[in-house]
Parts: sequence; structure tokens; C-alpha cells
Amino acid sequence: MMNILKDNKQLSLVSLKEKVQEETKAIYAVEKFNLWYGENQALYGIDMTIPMNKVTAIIGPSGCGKSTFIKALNRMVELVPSVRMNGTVTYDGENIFSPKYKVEELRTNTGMVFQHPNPFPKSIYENVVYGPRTHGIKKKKILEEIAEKSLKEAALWDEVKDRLDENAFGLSGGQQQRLCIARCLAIEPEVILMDEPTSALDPVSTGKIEELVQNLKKRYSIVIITHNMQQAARISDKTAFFLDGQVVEHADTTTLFSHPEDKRTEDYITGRFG
Ligand SMILES: Nc1ncnc2c1ncn2[C@@H]1O[C@H](COP(=O)(O)OP(=O)(O)OP(=O)(O)O)[C@@H](O)[C@H]1O
Repeated sequence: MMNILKDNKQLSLVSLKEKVQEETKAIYAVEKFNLWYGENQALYGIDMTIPMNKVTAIIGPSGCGKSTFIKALNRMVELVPSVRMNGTVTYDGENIFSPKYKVEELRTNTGMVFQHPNPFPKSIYENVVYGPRTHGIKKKKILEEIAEKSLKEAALWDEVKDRLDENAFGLSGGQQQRLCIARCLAIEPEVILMDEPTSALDPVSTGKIEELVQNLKKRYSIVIITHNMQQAARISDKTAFFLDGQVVEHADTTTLFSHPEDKRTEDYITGRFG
């Protein structure tokens, strides 16, 4: 009997430890990461981890390297021919810059949403099924299921279910942005990278995207760049403050906004510069 109790206690301690590890598991670990555009260095010795199933906000003044950083996370930054990098970025434990690493897999696992909604000049339905189709899914029934699931997840289904064949450009800006999120969810990513996704939207549409982000983090790890301090404080779990290509401070969002450690963070979040 004693042994059973002891075993049970050990078991629950093990599962508690696993739970804590799971909760704090990092999807990305970035170490000593430097990046140059030609002769100009844009990122300096970035060290940070990005937790799984949480929202990480990236804040900082214009030109401090926020977009460059998130485009490094899916290796999109390499599309700029003059780019050079060193240091490591591991995704799910694998170095994404190792020669053996399959970049296509990384891009499938990471969806990206940009500042301005950029639907394709196609129907609402075709926008969502575009990714799965290019991944070889051909069956109409499966594509229809994916479209419905993704549009529901992006909180757009009710608004578009009767007009799926209409051109996506007929949607409002906020709806187009949710369509872009649905398009990105359709390829079943693990991470969603968002580059100022609400900066072109009105407050109501912004509110809908913020609510959506909160729901999506249950299943996805989200990195969001924002110039809006209130937004970062409202929706993120972690916040990283970038300045001149460096991470000045990276902490729990509540801590960073209530007790910033660095004077530069305090000046930025209180609107004294940037
Ligand atoms: N394609 C490029 N070629 C050369 N330099 C670039 C390129 N993209 C960005 N840069 C430079 O890298 C630095 C960081 O730019 P980046 O766009 O990452 O900053 P950001 O913080 O996202 O700015 P913003 O808030 O204005 O979008 C800037 O000096 C910028 O001029």
C-alpha cells in the first residue's frame, strides 16, 4: 500500500514537472543571432526564446529590426539577396539555418499575416483553399471542409458562408484580414507570425482580430509586431522591446509594462520616444 502511495506521489510529481515543462516549452530559441543587409547590420546578438501556445509581442520604434526578426523566423528574410546572418535559430529543437533543414517544412509550419490585408484576386473560397491545393489536396469535399473549418476558426464563417464564390476584394478591410488569417490557418501551421496586422484597420475590426488572437493561442504560437502599446498589453503573454537591432528587454508582458527594468523600455512604453 505504502509503495502504491509513494509511486502515485512520484507519478504526480513527474506529471506536474512535465506539465510545467510543457507550459514553458519554447517553440523557437534564438541565440547570438546577427543579421546584415549588405554592409548594414540590422540585428545584433539576439538572444530570446519564443514560448509555445502563447502570444509574444514585439515592440520598438520604426526601423529597429522587428520585421527583419520575424522574417528570419520563417527564413523569408533570405529572399533579400544582400542578407548575411550568423548565430542560431532553432525551431522545435532544430537549427533552421542548417544546410539539411527543409525550408518548405518551416514555411508550412509558420503562417504569416501582414500589415495590409493581401488576399489573392480570387473568390473567398479559392483564397482559403489555395494553400491546401498547392499541397496536393484535390478532393472537393475535403477542400470544402478545410474552408469551413478555417473560416470558422478565423471568426469569418458567419459573415461569408453565403457568398463564398464572391471576389475577396468585395470584403471590408477587417474581413479581408480575417480571410488572410483563415488562408494561413488552412495549411495547419504551428506558428502565426503577424506583422502589425491591425494597423490598417478601424477599432471595431481591430477588436475582432485581438479577440481572435486570444482564441488562436490555444492551438498556435503567435508572434505579433505592434506599434500599439495598449494592444501589446491587452493580448500578449510576453513582450520583447527592440531598439537599434537589439533586444533591450524581454519579459512577461505584465512585468514589462508595470516594472520595466531598463530606462529605455520605460521611456518607450510611456511615449517619451519612438
Ligand atoms: N530589404 C532591405 N534591404 C536593406 N535594408 C533593409 C531591408 N529591409 C529592412 N532594412 C533595414 O533594416 C533595418 C530594420 O528594418 P525593419 O523593417 O526590420 O524594422 P522595423 O522595426 O520592422 O520597422 P517598422 O516598424 O518601420 O516596420 C532598417 O534600417 C531598414 O532600413
